[in-house]
Amino acid sequence: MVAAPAPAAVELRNVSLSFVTSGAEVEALRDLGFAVERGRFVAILGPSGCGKTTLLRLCDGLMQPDRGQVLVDGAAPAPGPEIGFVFQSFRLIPWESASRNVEFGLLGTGMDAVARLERARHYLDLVGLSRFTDARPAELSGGMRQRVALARALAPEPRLLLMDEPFASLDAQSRELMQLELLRIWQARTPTVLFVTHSVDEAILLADEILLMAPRPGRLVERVAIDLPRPRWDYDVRADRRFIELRSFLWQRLREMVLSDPLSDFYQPG
Ligand SMILES: Nc1ncnc2c1ncn2[C@@H]1O[C@H](COP(=O)(O)OP(=O)(O)OP(=O)(O)O)[C@@H](O)[C@H]1O
Repeated sequence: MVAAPAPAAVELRNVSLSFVTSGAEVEALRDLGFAVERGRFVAILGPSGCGKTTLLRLCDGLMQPDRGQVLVDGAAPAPGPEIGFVFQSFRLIPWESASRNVEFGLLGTGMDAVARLERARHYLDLVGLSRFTDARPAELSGGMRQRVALARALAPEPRLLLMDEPFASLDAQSRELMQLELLRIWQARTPTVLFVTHSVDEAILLADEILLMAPRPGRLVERVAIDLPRPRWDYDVRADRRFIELRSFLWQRLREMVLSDPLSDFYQPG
């Protein structure tokens, strides 16, 4: 007997979702369909309002589609330790230490207090914060706070990591360091990652594949494979000829999308 193939890590089947606000309907997502294999790093790129955040919220089970199906490992997703979420705003508990913030992500895993502390320390160490386990968020820089948030999401060792513009509020230097750190951590454990970003460079640097989305209605317009060698931290990826080709292609596609959208600030008729 031939074993059934493993289900995709994430699969969306004809997913549509609208919001109604003040009587007006916004089609956040229309007929979205794609599958992501386990262990892949997928970036979701597209102009403001194309439904990137909504797509992530569907994948952690906090929202349901109006039509279609969302499957994570072959089943309807539910919030829990199997799915990690990292937000742009770090969402740390201000009065708790870095370690307690990470331990908080482990509640509901069945681990006892000693194991939780040990796991939290391990992940704080992994993101380079071993000397700051007792520091409160206010005592840490923006980059360090985002490291704590990353450690909190990673500590339960989720199979799926959802990241919503996690580095957007960091200064350019911290952002580049965090990107490389994320690549190292991902390559060591290879959880499946869906990573929302507005940055073409960030998407190319990190991902195996980019899902390019367009707004009004939010929809998938193209899947672009990123065929750059890994590991990407030990050479100057941005100087690679292929990186430059991909960037120019994606910029062109985004530019066309924004200039032809009558509701965008940059609309150019004709
Ligand atoms: N809770 C909500 N109520 C009403 N409309 C919403 C809600 N959430 C999202 N929308 C609308 O749905 C569309 C998609 O929103 P979403 O935040 O998913 O897009 P996005 O691509 O993540 O945008 P951005 O890049 O600006 O963060 C937008 O038009 C947005 O205004």
